[in-house]
Amino acid sequence: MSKNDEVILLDFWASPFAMRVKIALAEKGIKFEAREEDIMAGKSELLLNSNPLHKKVPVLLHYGKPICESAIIVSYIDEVWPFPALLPTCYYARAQARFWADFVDKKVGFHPYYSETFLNLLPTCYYARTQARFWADFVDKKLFDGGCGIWRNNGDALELGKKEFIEILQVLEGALGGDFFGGDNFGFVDTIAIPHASWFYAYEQFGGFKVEDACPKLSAWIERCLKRDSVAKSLPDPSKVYEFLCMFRKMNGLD
Ligand SMILES: N[C@@H](CCC(=O)N[C@@H](CS)C(=O)NCC(=O)O)C(=O)O
Repeated sequence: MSKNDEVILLDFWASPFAMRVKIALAEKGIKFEAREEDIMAGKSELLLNSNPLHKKVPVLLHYGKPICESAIIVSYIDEVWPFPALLPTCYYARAQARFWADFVDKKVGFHPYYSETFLNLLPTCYYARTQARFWADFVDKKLFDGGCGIWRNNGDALELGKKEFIEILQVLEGALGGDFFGGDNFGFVDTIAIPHASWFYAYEQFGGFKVEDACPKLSAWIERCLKRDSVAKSLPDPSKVYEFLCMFRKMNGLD
């Protein structure tokens, strides 16, 4: 890899958003340099210049250009390094359909009806892609903030936060398409959602509940994801996240 196409990730070890990028790069087998940022006490000039609007990690630098926002970065990675695909694609099925359309044209003779039919019926996964993006967006909008409702609260507010968080998890569980969100294969929604699971242990400790009891299917999905190399090496030890959040709670006078 030349200096030019170096892949650099501005990272923070406990950030579930940065974990998404690490998983996506690992799924594609792309080597990268992770640069740890001190997001609380001193962000680097590189981070501030690369993400001047939000000033947040993750930022991916590729060809020296910054890409911000984790879901956008994961989509970028999926486009630049298409194999294995994270978003559903039907390129093989489309190639097969074109082969048989060509066969009809050559053997049966050109017939507008056939050609038109094949063109219109070419399998596309555009719908499946929208569904994957819909659920990734749901995770983005609900899961992190839902967790904050637990670890940033005490008393009644914490109880309410726990109830709302479990409801979010149950909705998500209902969207599981099979072993993974995309069906049989680990894909885009899995990449976006699984990093948040590294914070679940902390939520369980603060909230006094078990994700497994409330959402056994989701819990089994977490276990399946953790068996993947890309996930196992990108997620931190949940007890470290717990300690980190305990420190945060103390700093904010919650404990
Ligand atoms: N929507 C952003 C969220 C990124 C984010 O919240 N990053 C946090 C770390 S988990 C951060 O950099 N916080 C620093 C700050 O808020 O100043 C994404 O998906 O990339």
